[in-house]
Amino acid sequence: MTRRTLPLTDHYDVRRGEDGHRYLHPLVRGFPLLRFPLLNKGTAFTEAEREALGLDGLLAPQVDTLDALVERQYAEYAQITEPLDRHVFLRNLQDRNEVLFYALLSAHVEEMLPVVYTPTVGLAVQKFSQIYRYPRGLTLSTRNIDRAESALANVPLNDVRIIVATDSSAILGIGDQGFGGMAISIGKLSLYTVAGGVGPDKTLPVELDVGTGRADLRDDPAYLGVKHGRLTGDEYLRFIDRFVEATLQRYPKAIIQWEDFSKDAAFEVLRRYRRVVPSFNDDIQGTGAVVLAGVLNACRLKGEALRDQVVVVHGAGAGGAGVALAIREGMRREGLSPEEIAARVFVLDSRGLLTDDRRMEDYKRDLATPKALTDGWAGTDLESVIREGKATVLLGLSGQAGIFSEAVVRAAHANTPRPLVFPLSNPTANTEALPADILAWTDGQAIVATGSPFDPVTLNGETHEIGQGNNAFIFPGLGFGAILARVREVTDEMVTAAAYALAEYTQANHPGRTYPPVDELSHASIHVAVAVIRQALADGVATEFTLRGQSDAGLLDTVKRKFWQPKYLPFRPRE
Ligand SMILES: NC(=O)c1ccc[n+]([C@@H]2O[C@H](COP(=O)([O-])OP(=O)(O)OC[C@H]3O[C@@H](n4cnc5c(N)ncnc54)[C@H](O)[C@@H]3O)[C@@H](O)[C@H]2O)c1
Ligand SMILES: O=C(O)C[C@H](O)C(=O)O
Ligand SMILES: [Mn+2]
Repeated sequence: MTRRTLPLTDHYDVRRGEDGHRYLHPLVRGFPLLRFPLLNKGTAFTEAEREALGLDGLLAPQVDTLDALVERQYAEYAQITEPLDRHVFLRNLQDRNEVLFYALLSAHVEEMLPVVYTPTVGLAVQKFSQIYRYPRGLTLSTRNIDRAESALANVPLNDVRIIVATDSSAILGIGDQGFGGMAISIGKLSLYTVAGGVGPDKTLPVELDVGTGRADLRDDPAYLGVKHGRLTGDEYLRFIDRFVEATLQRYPKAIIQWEDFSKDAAFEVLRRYRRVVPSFNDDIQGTGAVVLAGVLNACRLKGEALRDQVVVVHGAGAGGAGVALAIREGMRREGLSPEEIAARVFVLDSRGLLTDDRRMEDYKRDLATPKALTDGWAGTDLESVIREGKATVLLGLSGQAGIFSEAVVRAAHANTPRPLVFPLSNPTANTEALPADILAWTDGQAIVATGSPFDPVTLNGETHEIGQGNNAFIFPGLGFGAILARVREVTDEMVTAAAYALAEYTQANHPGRTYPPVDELSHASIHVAVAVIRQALADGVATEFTLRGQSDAGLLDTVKRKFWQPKYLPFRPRE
């Protein structure tokens, strides 16, 4: 078979006309054209297109512009009050008319992000079987994993560059969600397009349905996933191997973002495949980078350095361990020795402080505190660790709602006039503390950032913006940069470069904040993407040679030029 380079999907290609403009040439015509979300323009098909493409008589007489359609959809959206209903509305639009969905989302990022993404996506995951309408993405399950190649061949996209894949074992802070985790892959990829500039035809959400440990789901007749327990051990890895092999064959240019794999699996999968297929784990690496960026900025706001802080990370799963590793790396870059770092970063799991005399999973070992350091401490529970270790920074990644109690926060405040308190667990119901409470308990002195969005808090006449420390500020730019550089591998240094780039962007544009406002997600991502490309070139993993030797301004220009914009292309029938 000869390789076609031009066609983007089996259903259309995009070519430049003699006038230099880009035209979309659909393979299908007539009614089916209105059923392909990537192609459908609804009433924005012009009279000439309607006649040429067999659509005459199938659409309302009015011919609309994209802007007019966006306004009409927004007016409808605004009538809906329930967040989950809003989510369903937007998902239905996405499955009907993808350009319109992205145009609407781009115009209302700050308002709609919490609906397509955290926190409402958590609800969408839980209700996925109930709200399921159209299929989207690729589902591999124990039913079809032996036919992974032919299943992938059925995906109607020929040039996928970014895949978000989950096994749904640890969705946000809500645990095993079985097939419903697909909603997370879909939501993350919406951000790749709206904030990371990756065209929707280049994205593929994947659900790896290896079963679920939840009997309530398996017993629910409405549940759409496979109804047996989770694969484990070798069987599990063989399943993921089959997915990776088939993906490499069909999409040799794709990068995989591993999402919401629970702790041990998250580390094992990342280690096993990161050199086989360019890939990264969003919860370990994306979260590590976004939290490092926010902590660096918050330190600057205090007039201190990261190396001056004592950090407590509460939660030692994928997120917590990733954050601890990133903070340690930040301290190393500020000149601290491994021994000094060990006395400044304390990590707790559900059994308390990780100390090196304890039994624990392998991946936690590097994060354990030397037992000798805790000799004479009153205890190794959260509050004791804060007191005895003199913590100035509290990072919550345990999914345990309310665990940053008044006593806990006050204990940190006793160590420093301005503690950093980041309850980072998602969705909102799982947050370790409410920003308003943290600020009240610390007389407005704490620097607060959260994983899910929160309204600003006004206390004693002063308004505090609550930064959103969510990996959404990292993964779109990290993935986009990796795609543009055509990397062989996503290195740890690329991830760290993303963290510093985000910190730098915030400092330059919002010197008083820990994170940029969410409506600047795409600007921040562009900045991150440039830094990621630069690092990929430095690490020798970039195979896109045209980027070599480019200045930062040149790279910025390239990233901006490649950034996908939601626009309807004019259609031309095939000759
Ligand atoms: N803000 C972000 O960008 C971001 C990114 C990733 C994860 N998170 C959040 O972090 C939380 C954990 O996610 P994960 O992917 O690491 O899950 P995970 O399943 O890998 O790990 C959860 C961990 O929580 C810890 N834990 C549970 N109960 C605890 C307790 N009572 N005390 C101390 N620790 C306890 C355990 O150590 C466990 O390993 C979730 O709520 C998730 O939404 C936030
Ligand atoms: O999905 C999010 O909002 C962030 C993160 O990946 C999480 O698992 O909580
Ligand atoms: Mn996640």
